[in-house]
Amino acid sequence: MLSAATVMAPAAATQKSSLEVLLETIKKRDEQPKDAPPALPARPTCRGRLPTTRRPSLPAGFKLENDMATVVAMETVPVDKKPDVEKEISGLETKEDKPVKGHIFGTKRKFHNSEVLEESPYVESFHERKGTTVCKDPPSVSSASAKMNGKPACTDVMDYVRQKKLRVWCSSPNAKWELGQIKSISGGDAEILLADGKVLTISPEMLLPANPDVLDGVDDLIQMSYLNEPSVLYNLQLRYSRDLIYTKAGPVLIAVNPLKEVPLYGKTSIMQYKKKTKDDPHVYAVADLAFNEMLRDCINQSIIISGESGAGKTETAKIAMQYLAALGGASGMESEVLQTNVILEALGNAKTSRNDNSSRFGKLIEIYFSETGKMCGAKIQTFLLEKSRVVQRAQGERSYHIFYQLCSGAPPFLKKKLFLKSANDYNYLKQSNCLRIDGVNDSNKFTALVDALDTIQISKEDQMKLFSMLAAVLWMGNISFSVIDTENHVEVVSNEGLATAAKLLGCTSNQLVTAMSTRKIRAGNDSIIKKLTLPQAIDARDALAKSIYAHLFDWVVEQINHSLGTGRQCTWRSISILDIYGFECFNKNGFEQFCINYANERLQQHFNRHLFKLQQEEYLEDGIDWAPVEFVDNTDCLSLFEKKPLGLLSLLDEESTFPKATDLSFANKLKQQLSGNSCFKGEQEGTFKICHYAGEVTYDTSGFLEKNRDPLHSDSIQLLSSCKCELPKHFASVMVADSQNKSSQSWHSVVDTQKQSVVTKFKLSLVAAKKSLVSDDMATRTARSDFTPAHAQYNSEDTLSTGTHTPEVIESRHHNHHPEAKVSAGNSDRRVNAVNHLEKEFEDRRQVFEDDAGFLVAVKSGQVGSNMNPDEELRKLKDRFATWKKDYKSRLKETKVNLQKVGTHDEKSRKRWWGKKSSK
Ligand SMILES: Nc1ncnc2c1ncn2[C@@H]1O[C@H](COP(=O)(O)OP(=O)(O)OP(=O)(O)O)[C@@H](O)[C@H]1O
Repeated sequence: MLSAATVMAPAAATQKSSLEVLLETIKKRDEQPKDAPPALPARPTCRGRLPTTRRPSLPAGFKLENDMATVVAMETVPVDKKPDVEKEISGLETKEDKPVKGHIFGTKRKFHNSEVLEESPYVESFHERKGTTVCKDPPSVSSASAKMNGKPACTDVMDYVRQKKLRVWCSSPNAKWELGQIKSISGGDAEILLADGKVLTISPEMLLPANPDVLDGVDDLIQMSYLNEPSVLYNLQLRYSRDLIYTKAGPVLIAVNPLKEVPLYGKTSIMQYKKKTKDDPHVYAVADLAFNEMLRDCINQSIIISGESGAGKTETAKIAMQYLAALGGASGMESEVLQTNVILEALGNAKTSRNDNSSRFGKLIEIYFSETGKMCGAKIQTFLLEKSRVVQRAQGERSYHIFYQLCSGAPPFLKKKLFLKSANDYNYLKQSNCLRIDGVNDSNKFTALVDALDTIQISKEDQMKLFSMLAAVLWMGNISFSVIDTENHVEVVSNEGLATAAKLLGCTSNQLVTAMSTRKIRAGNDSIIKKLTLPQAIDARDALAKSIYAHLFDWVVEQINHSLGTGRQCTWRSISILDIYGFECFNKNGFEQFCINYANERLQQHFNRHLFKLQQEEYLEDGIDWAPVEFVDNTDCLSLFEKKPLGLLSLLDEESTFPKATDLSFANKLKQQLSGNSCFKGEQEGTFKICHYAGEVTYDTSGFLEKNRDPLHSDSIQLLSSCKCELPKHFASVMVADSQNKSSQSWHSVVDTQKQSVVTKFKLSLVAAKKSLVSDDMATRTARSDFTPAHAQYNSEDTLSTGTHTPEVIESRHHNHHPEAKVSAGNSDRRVNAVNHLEKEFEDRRQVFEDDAGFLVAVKSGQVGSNMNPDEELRKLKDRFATWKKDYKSRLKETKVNLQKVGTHDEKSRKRWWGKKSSK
């Protein structure tokens, strides 16, 4: 399995602006001999299709340590420069109903000519291939992937490769890519000589062109002649085998998780990147670029890290922070900023089946710099902690690290004070049969945690409050119940767990017993006490424990922000690093995976927008001649989640408000309402499937409604508010403030159904994060980040396939074998697409405004904490929308003119060249 993380870098100072590129293109065109064909593109569009399996097949012999390497995607973007207009390119629709739709933009347009074909593989033949064979026994994995539009994927580039008998990649029957040399092709069979001397007979359509070996191991994928899946994977493998874990893909840095120490970091290396004596692909280089662009252009930057769980995102984020700390050091703040990682990891990371240190929350850290480039503070925003882990998780996984660290590392005086025992004595910890992580010393980690808390200047008193709450949660898990009647009603067993939890919370055992075994129901002016059944009592106990932990986590983040905010007066600009939990697909996927994968869809959309859509728009605006590149557009999937009123989130919220609704009725509702959606499949027994950008995931709806409602009964909130200890009281007041009905400001008003649902809160926090990443100041729109044309030439589809997420086959209608038809169809498609794109932009933009307005309304009603003035911001938002509309109209007009020009030029150029040829 290969998994990876990627990072997108801002345009380097040395990169050319698109305008410069345009000028160069025109100049080159003018310099051409008059009878030469129009300029050739640097590289042909790759038509290698992706295999249908979710995981990419690796080149034969691609072995990674522990059978797992991961790639992280990183992106750094000048924040202020980014327009927040959501732009959609209306791509070439697939004819069949495909779960993932391919949209296009990208490489410079190619011209087609049989003579040139003889000379260069970089040109597609326009000859319809006669007698194309269909693979007789196509390997199951790749057969679908090797076909497009029902036709074999044999390309014109492949014609050239076959003629010249060049190196090729074959999709072998064992679903691996094998490198070989064409021996012969006759009829429907190609004979390929493999590296081990064996000869493989295969259908020609199962072949993809391989790069010449001179390109082996290039440090930027855009240098490759053929950007197809095996070539990219082979290149990454080769570099990986040399411990070169970083590779560029234009503005994106791909990081393959080494899962071992690699000699790439440390002071010496930092100095080399700082002094620019080294420029190999590296996270340091990305951070360096962000830092220097921030200083040079006075613009905030962001580094976006994505990848599946275990890809190495968190490590990558830490490495970037270390570099930034080294650049902006000597202020004293850098060590504080770095130490936040230790605290957040202790509280928010846990061992999962995929990753021993998996982040179970999303994080956006904004690092502030002074005008002289000194680090002067930071602010952390977190998203949706997986709190269910505190009380339940899969076998072999652990709860949050901090519990185990506390149990094994607390000094005797603390142990005595908190009545602490070993981890094995707590039900919440021992239930999943995993108390230790190989190679990790929890006791030492506890010492490091206390050091970090000291560095961040969290007082010893506050540290004691933190540890007391953790111990209280652990002891709560030891509270047990005994059934007292035939109706399964319970009473709390008076045991050590009950007494100790009560002591640590600052309440009496009786108060705790009442909250856990009874429920007060109001009937008019009276209230009736109802005994809870065993499952209800367990739920009440666990809900309280989860709630305390989640609020404790938020409180710690608040303390960190308070401490890191002290230097904010000298703040000038910032660099934000986004690291959210990676895409997850397990055998059983529940509400947590649903939320995590939704967040990843949003991130993917951000990535697509900045890497592909905005770039295309820039070409259009500058009148640059471009030809389409496919990429997986996840707009449909995202709208499956967010559409109102019939999106997954709305339907979940709606069903959560019905007292009699069940998880099964929710599943049935989804089936009824969404069965027409190509990204959705209703399955049996309360399950449903979503076709994510990263692959299909089946979700089990068990627990969805309860987890979305996240009920904490008012009795439990009352209990917290009556505790003597400060933190439980504080948590109760936050819960009251969180509830929609703020008017009476008391726990009585906190009726569960009035609370904002978990998914709604989550969506709002993602919108807030997007607002931090993307400036919505339209005035800065024209100054957004610039890319070199080389970026446009890289085939995004293939780059995306380097991750573990292999989308379904995407039909590519623009591959037309007839040159005239192709060029003209291409042009008309481009025009139609561009105009469609702008037209659709209006809809997207409206959605953005709606999101932003929703966010501000939530701020106004107190549901989301923010120090902004919502009325003022709403007014500004309205003004901006009006300004944008005006700007939009003129861009629409301008684009049409530009497209017209491009079309006219193509036409003239082609006629001129063909005219010369025919007159000879
Ligand atoms: N550059 C690196 N050098 C050495 N080891 C690494 C590196 N990157 C990642 N690792 C190893 O891989 C493990 C998983 O990485 P990490 O926790 O960063 O993944 P992640 O993408 O953040 O996962 P999740 O989404 O589950 O939080 C790390 O604990 C570390 O052991």
